[in-house]
Amino acid sequence: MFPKSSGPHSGAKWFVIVNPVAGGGRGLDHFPQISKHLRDAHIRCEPVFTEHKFHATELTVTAVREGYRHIIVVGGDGTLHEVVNGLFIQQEVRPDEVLLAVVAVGTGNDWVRTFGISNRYRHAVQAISEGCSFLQDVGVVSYEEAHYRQNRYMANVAGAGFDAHVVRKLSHLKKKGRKSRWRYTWCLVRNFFRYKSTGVKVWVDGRLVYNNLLLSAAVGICKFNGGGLQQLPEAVADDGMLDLSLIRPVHFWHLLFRFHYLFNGGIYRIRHILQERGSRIRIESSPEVGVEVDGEPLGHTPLEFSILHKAIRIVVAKEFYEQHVPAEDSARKAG
Ligand SMILES: Nc1ncnc2c1ncn2[C@@H]1O[C@H](COP(=O)(O)OP(=O)(O)OP(=O)(O)O)[C@@H](O)[C@H]1O
Repeated sequence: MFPKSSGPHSGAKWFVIVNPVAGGGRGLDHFPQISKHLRDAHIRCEPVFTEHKFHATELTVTAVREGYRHIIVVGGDGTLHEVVNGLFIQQEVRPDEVLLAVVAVGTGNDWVRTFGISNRYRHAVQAISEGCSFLQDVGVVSYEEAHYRQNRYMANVAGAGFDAHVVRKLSHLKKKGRKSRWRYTWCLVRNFFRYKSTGVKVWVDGRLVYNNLLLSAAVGICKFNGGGLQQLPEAVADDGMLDLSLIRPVHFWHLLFRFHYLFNGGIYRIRHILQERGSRIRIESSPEVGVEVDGEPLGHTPLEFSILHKAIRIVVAKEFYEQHVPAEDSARKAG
């Protein structure tokens, strides 16, 4: 069985996948600092820099084949997404036999928020040292691209409709190297007036729950996307369920005066936003709408979501661990 505590004392060597372009170049610029924190914490590492898109997936497959069972992602949500997909592509071991940790250097860094992992490198490295691990669910998304059905694994949140439209626009800006803290918000507002809601049908566990015009949908394992928006505030990462928020067409001014609810967990206080939960979700749209998964723009509808319960093992903050892992497991860890 995988040890609950896998800190540096276990002597494991960590394969470190660094995305140099994450966070607009922070991956490269800040790696010396991160590397120093890892050295100071006596964490043995083998760092490798990604050279192109999907390289993190290839590196993960190779690392596991070479015997690594501990991987640190130095990147954003997109890099983590690629590594998680690599874990499901490799055939050496079950994905949950590899311990995954993240030092967040991305732009949004939404996945780490759910698990209390700090954006401060020293604290993120400390979490790795403390070795508190947690089994999280993973979503499987089936979507259409170039007339083919494709599958992806997701660790965080997927969005369809307006959400995916914004992510697509944002990724164009990222490619042009335009980075700013408020870029997502600005992109969101500007495109809000341009985007047209579409006719959408949504089924949850075979039950038709929505059949009307829809602005956006978010499906997730975790709570945050879009750089701190809590689109799924009640999502529980290991309950075997997908949370779903459906955003009906809403007037800009109505949303503007309730904008804080998007960040503080009160999203369902906005009456245009509906909540559902289930283990299988199907979304159809006419005309078709795009989908983003973990912040990566992919294909389009129709979409099918399913869930793999407790499918990957991740390093979480000690505070999160103490709140979410049952006492008997904590006792075993301490022992
Ligand atoms: N060497 C590389 N050159 C160009 N792109 C790369 C390279 N390595 C990885 N990528 C791509 O960089 C993209 C962005 O990575 P990532 O999402 O981790 O950072 P981010 O967008 O800044 O963070 P976040 O998703 O948290 O906002 C990913 O789509 C990944 O495929």
